[in-house]
Amino acid sequence: MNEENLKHIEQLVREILIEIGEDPDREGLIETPKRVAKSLQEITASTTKEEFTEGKMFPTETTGNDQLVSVNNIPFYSMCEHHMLPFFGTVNVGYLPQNGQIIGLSKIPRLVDYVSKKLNVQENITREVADILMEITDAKGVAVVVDARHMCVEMRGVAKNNSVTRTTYFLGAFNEDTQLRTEFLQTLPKVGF
Ligand SMILES: Nc1nc2c(ncn2[C@@H]2O[C@H](COP(=O)(O)OP(=O)(O)OP(=O)(O)O)[C@@H](O)[C@H]2O)c(=O)[nH]1
Ligand SMILES: [Zn+2]
Repeated sequence: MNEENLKHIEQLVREILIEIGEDPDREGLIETPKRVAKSLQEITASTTKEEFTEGKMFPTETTGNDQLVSVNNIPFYSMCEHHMLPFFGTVNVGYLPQNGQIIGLSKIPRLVDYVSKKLNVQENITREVADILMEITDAKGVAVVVDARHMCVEMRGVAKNNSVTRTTYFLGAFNEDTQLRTEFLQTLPKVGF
C-alpha cells in the first residue's frame, strides 16, 4: 500500500462516516480517516516469504530427531473476507521431520503472520500454513489446528457470543498414522479465549 492508496482510503473513510450519519469534522473524528487508513495498512501488511524461508532448515546428526514437533498457541489476528471484520485466535502446528531436517522454531509463527495478515477465511489460513510448511520442510507430515472467534458471528448477524470455530488440516503421515494424529491432538492446549 503506497501514499496514494492511503490518501484514497482516507477520502473513502470520510465518505463512510458521512453515510453512517456522523460528522467527520467533529473533534473526535478529525484524525479518524487517517488512522483507519494506517491501521488497514498494518492489518493487511502480509510479510514476505523470505522471513521464514531464509536459513530455515537445520540438518541434525540423526534421523532420531524424526519425532513429532509441535508449536502450539501461536496467536493470530486476521479479517474475514466476507465482512472485513476481525477474527482471531490461535494456530497449533505439528510436523514430523524427515531425514533429521528440522526447521527453526521462530519460522513457524512468522509463517502464521504471513498467511493471516490479509483478508482471509479461517479454513484457508489452516490449509495455507500446512501447505507452505510442507513445501519448505519436506516433512513426512504436517498438522494444523486453528481455533478462532469471529466478530462477524459475535457482534452482528447471528450474534453468538464466545462461539469458537476449530478448523483442522492434516497432510502426509498425519492422515495415515492415527497414533501420530492422536499424539498431536493430545498436545493441543485448552482454548483460552
Ligand atoms: N467458512 C467460513 N465462513 C466464514 C468465515 N468468516 C465468516 N464466515 C461466514 O461467511 C458467511 C457469509 O454469508 P452471507 O450469507 O454471504 O453473508 P451475511 O448475510 O452477512 O451472513 P450472516 O453472517 O449469516 O448474517 C457467514 O455465514 C459468515 O459466518 C470463515 O472464516 N470461514
Ligand atoms: Zn465475516
